Amino acid sequence: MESTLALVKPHAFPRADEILSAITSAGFTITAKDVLSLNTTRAAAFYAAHPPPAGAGASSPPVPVADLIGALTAGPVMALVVSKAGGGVNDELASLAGPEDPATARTAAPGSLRARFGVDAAKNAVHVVAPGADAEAQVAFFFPERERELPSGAAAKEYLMGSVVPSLTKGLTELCRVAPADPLGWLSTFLGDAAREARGGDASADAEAEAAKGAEANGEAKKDKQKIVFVLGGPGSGKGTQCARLVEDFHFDHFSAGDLLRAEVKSGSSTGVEIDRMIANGEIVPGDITISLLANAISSSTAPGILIDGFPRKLDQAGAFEKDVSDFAFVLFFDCPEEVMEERLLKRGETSGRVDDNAESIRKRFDTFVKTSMPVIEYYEAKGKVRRVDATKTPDEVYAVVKGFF
Ligand SMILES: Nc1ncnc2c1ncn2[C@@H]1O[C@H](COP(=O)(O)OP(=O)(O)OP(=O)(O)O)[C@@H](O)[C@H]1O
Ligand SMILES: Nc1ccn([C@@H]2O[C@H](COP(=O)(O)O)[C@@H](O)[C@H]2O)c(=O)n1
Repeated sequence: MESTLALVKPHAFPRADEILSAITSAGFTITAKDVLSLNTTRAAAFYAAHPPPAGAGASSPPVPVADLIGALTAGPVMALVVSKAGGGVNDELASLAGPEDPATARTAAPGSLRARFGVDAAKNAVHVVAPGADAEAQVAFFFPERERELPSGAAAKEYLMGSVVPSLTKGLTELCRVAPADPLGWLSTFLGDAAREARGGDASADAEAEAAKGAEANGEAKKDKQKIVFVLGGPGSGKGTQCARLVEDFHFDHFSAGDLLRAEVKSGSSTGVEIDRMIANGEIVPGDITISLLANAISSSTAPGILIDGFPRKLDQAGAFEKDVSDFAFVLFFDCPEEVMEERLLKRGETSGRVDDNAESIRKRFDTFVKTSMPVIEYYEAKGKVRRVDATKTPDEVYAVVKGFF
């Protein structure tokens, strides 16, 4: 089915029913409809992107664009996506609309829409897409969210079947099994990983070039030889406490994303004020800021392992870190119910001086954790990369399990 755009102009709007009926009687289907009013800026933007045709088929002399804009902004407009099986929908609809100037239409095509409902060359009842113009772009101007049909040609099918469908099917199957809260974010990370894996097998030169590019951009090298572990868990689940023990026993480096962000606030940098506000609200700071702080911190590490605490808090951060900074070994996840974490954080708040260790911020942090950070854990769990620990026990009991993973 091919589609194009039609606009019932304001002066003809009261007769929109008759116009729709003429369109459908001619064998077209209306597949989307919207009533809107356009201001001058938007109408001007439309005509700037899609200039009215000059020359063949256009009225003579051409209608000034200012008049077209005036006609389109005079009242409600009905925007239609008009579809028909087979090709040529544009030309067929243009023919049903008739010549641009209703005066000409009344003699040359008396049954046409412009002959029947038009007033003059600007108030000519309907805008239709001129033959040869970009119908899809004009449809997208008024219906940006509209789902498009996949191209159906053999070459398109072969291309999709070979390059996309196998990974997409695998991703969609896994997506249904995991049912994460943020399905599109989850799927985008899954497909990013699949693309990297597909490149990895026989394209080591590409991978190296990509790594070098990321390293160059970040000013540091990918950490290929060090074991990198993401340490995740709700606020107050005990990530920092357990990391301190691992540092002592295994001489790892420990970088807490939260600590790096708090240091940025303290440094008085221009972004510090906004970061402080986001932390107090339990919001996630944009990934590029956190990743660049982390990349900078780990670039000088020579420890046998690196613990990255409180990161990635969002699926896109995970993908970006893996792409630009480093692979990682696994996620160490501290599983802890909110009541336990709340009690610990309120206690810590008595002395921590943190802007977010108070009841209101804690509630917001929990909310962000459930909605935004749990999908990261679900994502990596589905890939078998999560080591889960019951974090409700005493620090010693928790550590006994934790150290078994190293
Ligand atoms: N297993 C535990 N049992 C009881 N209290 C604990 C335990 N682990 C940590 N704590 C205490 O709970 C508080 C939070 O711990 P910690 O700072 O390690 O958590 P976190 O996950 O790093 O928190 P955040 O994400 O807010 O930085 C601290 O006061 C800590 O002493
Ligand atoms: N990847 C991250 C990590 C932290 N934040 C912000 O910092 C706050 C405190 O983090 P903790 O790990 O120390 O609890 C957190 O609530 C976020 O506001 C972040 O944005 N991104």
